[in-house]
Amino acid sequence: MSAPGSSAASMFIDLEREAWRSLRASTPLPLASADIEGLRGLGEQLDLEEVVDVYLPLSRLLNLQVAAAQRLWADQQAFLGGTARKVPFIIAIAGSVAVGKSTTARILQALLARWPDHPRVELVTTDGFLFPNRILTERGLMKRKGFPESYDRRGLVRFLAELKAGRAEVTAPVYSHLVYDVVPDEAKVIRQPDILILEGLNVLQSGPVEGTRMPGTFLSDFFDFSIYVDASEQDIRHWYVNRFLHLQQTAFRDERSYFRRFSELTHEQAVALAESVWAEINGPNLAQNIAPTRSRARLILTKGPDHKVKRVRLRKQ
Ligand SMILES: Nc1ncnc2c1ncn2[C@@H]1O[C@H](COP(=O)(O)OP(=O)(O)O)[C@@H](O)[C@H]1O
Ligand SMILES: CC(C)(COP(=O)(O)O)[C@@H](O)C(=O)NCCC(=O)O
Repeated sequence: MSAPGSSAASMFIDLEREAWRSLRASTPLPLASADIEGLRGLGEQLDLEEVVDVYLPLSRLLNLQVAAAQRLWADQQAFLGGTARKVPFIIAIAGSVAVGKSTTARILQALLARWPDHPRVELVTTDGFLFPNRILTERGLMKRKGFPESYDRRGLVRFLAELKAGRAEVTAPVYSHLVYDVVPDEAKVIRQPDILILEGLNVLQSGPVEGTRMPGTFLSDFFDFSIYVDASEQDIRHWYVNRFLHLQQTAFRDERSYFRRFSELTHEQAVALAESVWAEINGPNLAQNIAPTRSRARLILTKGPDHKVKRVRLRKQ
């Protein structure tokens, strides 16, 4: 696959950080100090300058896209003489485990909701659509969590199709990182938000999802916009190991944690374990299944070792 920015360069507008950052000046929504305090709650390590310089212009670009899609939808309804319900604008966020998809999704959710039209923004992660551990065990897939075959892709297509059909209420299954399994009796209820952000490793995967009433359907058929969060594998691995070490000191100590047995490991043992999970599962999944989908995204955010975005590439069409 040719990397965007090289032979596929003509498909993308390529902006270095400084050029992207300068767009902030033409972003009409200033963040008040109260807003900034609100965002601080999103994560200890969140650099607020980064939010203002990088994610605020991005939220403006998305806000423009949503408004244009809503206008087009209304015009089309008028043309057809109907009054069909508004359907959610779907933004997909793809990228490796630990690259920062959830953080990006939460920042964008908070920023998008601050635009004057105050859209209702819902967040769904694809981990709820992983098969439960019972099925993964039966199929020998417990060490393949996150690989395409570990997901109920039909369920995911059904969920997106229902949303885009304008259903009043759609439910998504919920995954617990604590118990490392899908939670049997829990579901997230989605009631016609203006925007839905769908975040997951494999959202840009190609290949039709068979066995649905819509053979030949790709997940991406339902997306209005998509973002790939990119970084070097070395940096992502480092973030993964750091997050693992942090969890080992916190969530793993919870008696309900699937990983409770790891909470007593020494620092060196914990690093070695995280490195081996990376080498056996998340690294190969990134190389084989996730990175090859990058140039399918409408926008690529490339981060440096400090999580700061150093480059933004936007598809021309
Ligand atoms: N913009 C950011 N600034 C600082 N730290 C970040 C940022 N994005 C992610 N992180 C950190 O990197 C790690 C992985 O991020 P996360 O959003 O959980 O990734 P993913 O959802 O892709 O698995 C977490 O420890 C998170 O706190
Ligand atoms: C749950 C995940 C597959 C991510 O799912 P996503 O929401 O991206 O679909 C991943 O975070 C995971 O748990 N991978 C298994 C290997 C590991 O424990 O890191």
